[in-house]
Amino acid sequence: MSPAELLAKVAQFDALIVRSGTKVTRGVLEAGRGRLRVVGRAGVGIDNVDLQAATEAGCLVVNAPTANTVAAAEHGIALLACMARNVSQADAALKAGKWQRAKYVGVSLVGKTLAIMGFGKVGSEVARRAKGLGMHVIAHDPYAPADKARAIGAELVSFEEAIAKADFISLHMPLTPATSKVFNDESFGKMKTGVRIVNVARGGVIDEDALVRALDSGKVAQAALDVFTVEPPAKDSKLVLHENVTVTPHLGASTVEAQEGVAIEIAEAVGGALRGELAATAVNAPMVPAEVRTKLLEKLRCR
Ligand SMILES: NC(=O)C1=CN([C@@H]2O[C@H](COP(=O)(O)OP(=O)(O)OC[C@H]3O[C@@H](n4cnc5c(N)ncnc54)[C@H](O)[C@@H]3O)[C@@H](O)[C@H]2O)C=CC1
Ligand SMILES: O=C(O)C(=O)COP(=O)(O)O
Repeated sequence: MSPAELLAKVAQFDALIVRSGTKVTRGVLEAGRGRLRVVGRAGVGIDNVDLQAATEAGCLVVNAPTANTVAAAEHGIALLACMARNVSQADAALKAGKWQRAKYVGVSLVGKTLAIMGFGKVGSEVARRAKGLGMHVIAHDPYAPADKARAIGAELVSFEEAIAKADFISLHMPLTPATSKVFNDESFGKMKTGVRIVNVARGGVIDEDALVRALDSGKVAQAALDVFTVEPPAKDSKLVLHENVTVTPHLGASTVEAQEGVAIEIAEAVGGALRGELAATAVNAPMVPAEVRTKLLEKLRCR
């Protein structure tokens, strides 16, 4: 549905299920007032849902936090390997009739230091796989327990230490006000010259203009990006068109297996929320005052 169609139709439904392409704005939530009770995000990141407006409109927001974890981690590893070996550039050149073996000499992953920024579900699965590739894995996450990292053979370090020591950096934190544009001119300046960056988290954690500058100067040798601040990015985006950048159109969760799992997970979560059973697991539950939550649950049970 286009945003206009969604606005026109949302009031006919008790629940709305979306992926990242649909923005559940204050306008959508207000248009749904009176009937809409649950917003289901068929995936992890809920940065496309206005949680405050949902809470004010009496809507629970639920997500599908686990079913696409491995798909996203596998895509991160795929981008890491493709980037290091110039797979997309060499593929495009060969299809254009150019056999350029010298131009596309790559770099090895084995023995290199990989910094995982955000050691949650996806980040820790990337770490496990990177250990299998012989990489030295460090991670930064202000909330992750050190023993969880140790069990995988990764060391938890500060933000500064992670970005300063890494040959490769893989981003796995959610987009929040605290993580918006944390990769910027200042942080790129503290990285090793020739660092390589993978982003399957959210485009907004990177200041994309600063990344173009860092790529142009050679500070960042390469980047592999699945996500962008604005999706789809502009056709003439300097970042997307940069010769040292590998891109995919937000495919991290797009496997047959992950989408089947996500569909089941979100159907269960939305069904549970509509029956008033899973309200405590709603993403915005902590924002709903206890007395409002009780009334909301009563309403949900009545429907
Ligand atoms: N490209 C794609 O298709 C996909 C993208 N994602 C993105 O990946 C993100 C992570 O997904 P999961 O691992 O499942 O979520 P998660 O919630 O399990 O992990 C996120 C981790 O980030 C950490 N974190 C929070 N603030 C941080 C900060 N300032 N610095 C470092 N770490 C911080 C949290 O403590 C948590 O451990 C999602 O929020 C979503 O944006 C997830 C799935 C697919
Ligand atoms: O689960 C996530 O956070 C994702 O980014 C996946 O997004 P999608 O459902 O593929 O639009």
